Parts: sequence; structure tokens; C-alpha cells
Amino acid sequence: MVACDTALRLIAECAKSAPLQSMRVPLAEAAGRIAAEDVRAVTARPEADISAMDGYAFDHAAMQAAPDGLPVAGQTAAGDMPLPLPAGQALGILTGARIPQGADCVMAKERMRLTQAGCVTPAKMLADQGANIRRAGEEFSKGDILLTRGTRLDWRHTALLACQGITDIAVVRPVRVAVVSNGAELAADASDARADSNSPMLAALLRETGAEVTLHSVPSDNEQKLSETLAQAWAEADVLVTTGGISVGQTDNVLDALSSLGAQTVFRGVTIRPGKPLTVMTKGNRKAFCLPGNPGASAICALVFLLPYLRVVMGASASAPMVPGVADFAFTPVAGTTHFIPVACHPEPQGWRLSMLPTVGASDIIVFSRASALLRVDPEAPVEPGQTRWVLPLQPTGI
Ligand SMILES: Nc1nc2c(c(=O)[nH]1)N[C@H]1C(S)=C(S)[C@@H](COP(=O)(O)OP(=O)(O)OC[C@H]3O[C@@H](n4cnc5c(N)ncnc54)[C@H](O)[C@@H]3O)O[C@H]1N2
Ligand code: MOO
Repeated sequence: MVACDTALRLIAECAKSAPLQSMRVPLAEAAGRIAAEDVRAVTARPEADISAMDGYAFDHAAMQAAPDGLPVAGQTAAGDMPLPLPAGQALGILTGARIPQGADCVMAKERMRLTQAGCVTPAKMLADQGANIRRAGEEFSKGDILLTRGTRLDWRHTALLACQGITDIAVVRPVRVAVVSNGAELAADASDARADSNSPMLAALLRETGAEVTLHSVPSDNEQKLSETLAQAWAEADVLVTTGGISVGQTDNVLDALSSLGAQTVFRGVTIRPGKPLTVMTKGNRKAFCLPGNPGASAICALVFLLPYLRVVMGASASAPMVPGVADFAFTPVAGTTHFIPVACHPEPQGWRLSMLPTVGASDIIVFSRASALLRVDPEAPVEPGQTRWVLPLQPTGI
């Protein structure tokens, strides 16, 4: 049995030794993956001085000195390469079009007046010199870092890369995770059959991190079958995740089976509630996370211990963003035990108010649908009402 922080440290050490592999994917497939390289700007943005308005570009001093306005030399649109502005003339310009050489001011069409003589003049006031011009490089310069290795890519980065004409990017190869459930109660024809809810739950949770998940089930308590499935599943995956069969019952054979396959124990059991039997084993570069069968315990162990491991192995930061809230309850942990409590987050003018939810404990599934975050409570830091505590959002998007 190890303490919660010791388990987290041992897992972090395991993650350090795992090799990171990358592959190139087209930009269209990048969202949801983790960048395996820093990306720098190929060009400044904007690449040149451009107009922020549909209107007219002109030389400010020339307009100031022309009480009857300036004749219009034509029009330029985004996509055109305008010729230098003829002295003493204005040019019609559309939003995004390059500013012609010789112009240093743009005024919006509706703020200009077209005279009978075909000149444009400010309807009221002349804008300041430089007005309505988006300067080259004002967003970023050529060579600037646009995103760093380890960034989880989403629609924001897709836009950024696309505007640079970047069509593919090196991303971290997804970690292959094999999830193995076991237990005679999972057989459809068992006299007291139970549904396997942990496998689909874990698959959904793990896929959110970008892992490639395969599911395996041993719907019996047969040691031989269990051992064969574990061996095969682990051989095809980087990480083995088992659920159930790790406590002290006669049919809890997972840990013995893995030991027989040559796995070494990193730790066996953690002083947490729920999730106490959580065990991590290793065989070469391959890790096995053995999660308890109780659904609530399985979910919490995955969120707190497994997901940070996968994030690091895939080059991202271990910790998911946490949010602060003010507890409206008191909670005193059992001595020597770190508790993980699903909490509801209520919006209040000052921020989130955290409240406890009714729960039956480690086997609870429905509490997670009612909760929005997970609160860690260490034995030396009981919760008092009014205290600010940081919680881990349960929804994939977090904040
Ligand atoms: N004598 C002791 N008994 C138990 C202890 C202990 O210290 N001494 N620890 C308890 C704790 S804490 C936990 S947690 C459980 C963990 O047991 P296992 O990991 O061996 O899980 P199982 O016994 O196989 O199953 C427990 C429970 O979960 C259900 N289950 C299992 N797999 C699934 C699945 N894929 N989907 C949904 N539900 C699943 C199973 O039917 C059982 O109800 O042990 C305590 N006992
Ligand atoms: O530790 Mo168990 O996970 O409470 O049911």
C-alpha cells in the first residue's frame, strides 16, 4: 500500500521512461491529437499592411490639403496586388486588400462623400493618419512560435496552421490501450448476469485523451482464459488496463496472472477511497493499470492516475486544468486515507459553490452524471464550509 502522492510520483516516473513516437497527419485530421513539434510562423500575419474596411485609401496629407476631395483612381480588392497610388488620388479599397504604396489612411465608405466631380472627401471629419490599416505582422511575425510541442490541437490551431498554408503536422502517435474486463457475472448467460459498464466507460474516457482503445472481455473466472487474454491484449498494446478481479476474493486472479506473465509490481494498493486496490505493474516499456471493478472506483482511478500517465506519455502536461470553488459542506477523511468526492458545482456571483451529492460509494455510477467535478481531500486537510478548494472538472472540455 502506498500513499496517493507516492502512487502519482511512481506513475510519473513510469511515464518518463516511456518512448514518445510521432507521425505526420494532414491538417484536417490534426484536431484532437497532440503536437509532436513546435510550429513557427512561415509568414507574418497580416503578411502586408491591409485595409480593415471597405472604403477608400489615400495619402492623409493630400486629403487634408484637398478641400474638394481626391479623384478616385479605381478599386482594389483582397487578392489584388495594387500599383502605387498616383499622387493626389484616392483608391477604392475592400476589406483585407493590400494598402497601395503611397496611401497611409483608409476611411470607411459610409464616412466618405462622393462629389459630383467624382472626388471622395470625408463626410464629416478626416480620420487620423494610419486609421483602418492593419499593419503587417501586428498579429505575429515570421518565425514566431505559433504552437509548442505537447499542445492538444483543436479548431483554434487548425485555423492558425491553415492561415499559414501548413497542410500537415507531426503529432504524437496515439498510445494503444487494451482494456480487459473480467468476471463470471459479465457472461450474458450467467444465472445472475451483470452488464459490463466499465469497459465502455473506460473506452470513452481514454479516447478523450487521444488514446487508441481496444476492448477485451473475459466473461468468466477461468484463470487460463484470463491469462491468455491478458497476454494477447498486452502484446498488442502499449498500456494494459484491467478492471475488476484485483481484490482478495477467490476469483480475483488478475494480479497473479500478470505476475505469471513476467510483470513486476510498481505498487499494489493506494491509501485512497474509493480505489484502494489500484495496482500498477510493468513489463519492459509496457505498463498495466489494474483498476478495481467497482464502477465508481474504476472511474476515479482512471481520472486521477491513468489519464495523467497517458497525457505525459503522449507529450502533454500531466495535469488537467482545475477550477476553484467554495465548499458548502464539511468533510473529515478517514485517518490515513485520501478521499475523492464527486461534487456538484453551482454557479454563484463569486464563482462555483461546491456541494456534496448523495452517493452509495465505490459502486456508484449515477453520481458521476449528477456531479461536475472531483474533489481530492487529504487526511490532514479536512473540508470546512466556506473553504476554497480546487476541483477537477469531469467534463472532457473542462474550462
Ligand atoms: N475482503 C475484502 N474484500 C474487498 C476488499 C478488501 O480489501 N477486502 N476491497 C473492496 C474494494 S475497496 C474494492 S474496490 C473491490 C474491488 O474488487 P475487484 O477489483 O476485485 O473487483 P470485482 O470483485 O471483480 O468486482 C467488484 C464489483 O464491481 C463489479 N464489476 C466488475 N467488473 C465490472 C465491469 N466491467 N463493469 C461493471 N461492473 C463491474 C462487480 O460485478 C462487483 O460488483 O473489492 C472489495 N472487496
Ligand atoms: O476502494 Mo473500493 O474502491 O472502495 O470499492
